[in-house]
Amino acid sequence: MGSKGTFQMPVQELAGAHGTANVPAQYIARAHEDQQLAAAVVAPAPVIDLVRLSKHGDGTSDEAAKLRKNLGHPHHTGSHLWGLLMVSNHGVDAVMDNMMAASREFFRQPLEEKQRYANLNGGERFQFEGYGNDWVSSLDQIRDWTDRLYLKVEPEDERSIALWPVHPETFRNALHEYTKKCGEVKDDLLRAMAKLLELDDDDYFVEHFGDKPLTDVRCSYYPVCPRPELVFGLKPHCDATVVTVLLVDDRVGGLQVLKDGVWWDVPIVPHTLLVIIGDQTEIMSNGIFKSPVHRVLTNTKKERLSVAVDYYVDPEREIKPSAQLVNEKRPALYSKVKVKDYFARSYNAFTEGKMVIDTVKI
Ligand SMILES: O=C(O)CCC(=O)C(=O)O
Ligand SMILES: [Fe+2]
Repeated sequence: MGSKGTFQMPVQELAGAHGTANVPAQYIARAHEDQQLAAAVVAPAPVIDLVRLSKHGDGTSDEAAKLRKNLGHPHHTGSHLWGLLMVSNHGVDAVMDNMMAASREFFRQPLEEKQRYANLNGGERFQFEGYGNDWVSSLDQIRDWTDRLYLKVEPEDERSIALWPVHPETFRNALHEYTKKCGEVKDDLLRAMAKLLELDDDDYFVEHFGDKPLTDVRCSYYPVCPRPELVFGLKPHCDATVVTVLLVDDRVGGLQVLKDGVWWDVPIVPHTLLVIIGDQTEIMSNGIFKSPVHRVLTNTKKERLSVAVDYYVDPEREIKPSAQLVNEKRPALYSKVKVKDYFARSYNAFTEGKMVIDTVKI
């Protein structure tokens, strides 16, 4: 991005330094925002066995039925669906543990070590990749109680390898192996989703990524926070991805999803991967699959980590609703958009707390 930024104290340092009842005003979510903290209920989202889904994903198996229930299908659409999946039997077990452990260790290091990978080039030019916080574009931007290590993973020849931590020593390899495995999970799921939509080609989504799809990873660290009732770990948003594959801390929750006007706690099911449907799938499926609004809460007792792998269509390509899902009864609900342009809008929308998908709705 290369925009001018200003150095912000990592939240991890703020949390350590304050250790009191106070948080800086920039982190306090607007007072009118109804955070509905007390009443959250655990989302009863079923776990899907990926091997069974891939083998018997013809629409008749139990796993396909669960997928339908979570995501919807051409004859059953609407906002009352989860838009996320918990996936087991994904074959990623060993590498997911390594990835989480390497990420945990990275954030445990002293600030000077982490700042070798800072996202403020020369101390002030902001770039997306690297360690740090979001770009602050306006004084009234509400900040999130999180620090992040953000890296491009694909195209492989565009990796900024100098920003891939050398400590812990396991980090680079863990990230490479983990994302390779996650890519297979993503493709298997997208094939099952194409089947569910009754598209002619099971590879519809997989092929849509194009020659140079973009994959990035965000390792997020959420320190303990003295005022969880006022401060978000991550404010409500939708992911601008095709799908996001999320590895959440199995020691502490915090992720919530909005459904039917209610915030639900996403349960922790150890060794599952959480897959969140992103805006690009919502657009390509002509709104049959929905990209859910989700957020992360903070807590006073335990730090939390997550590792998100974001899958995007090649930024030079355009996306639009699949012609097979557009008909008289269901006209196109989204206009065609170049992925690159969608990104630009998406970052602005996120910092303003708006939903970027609204900008392409017809
Ligand atoms: O930390 C989490 O559990 C969710 C993170 C998330 O929603 C994101 O990074 O887009
Ligand atoms: Fe997200």
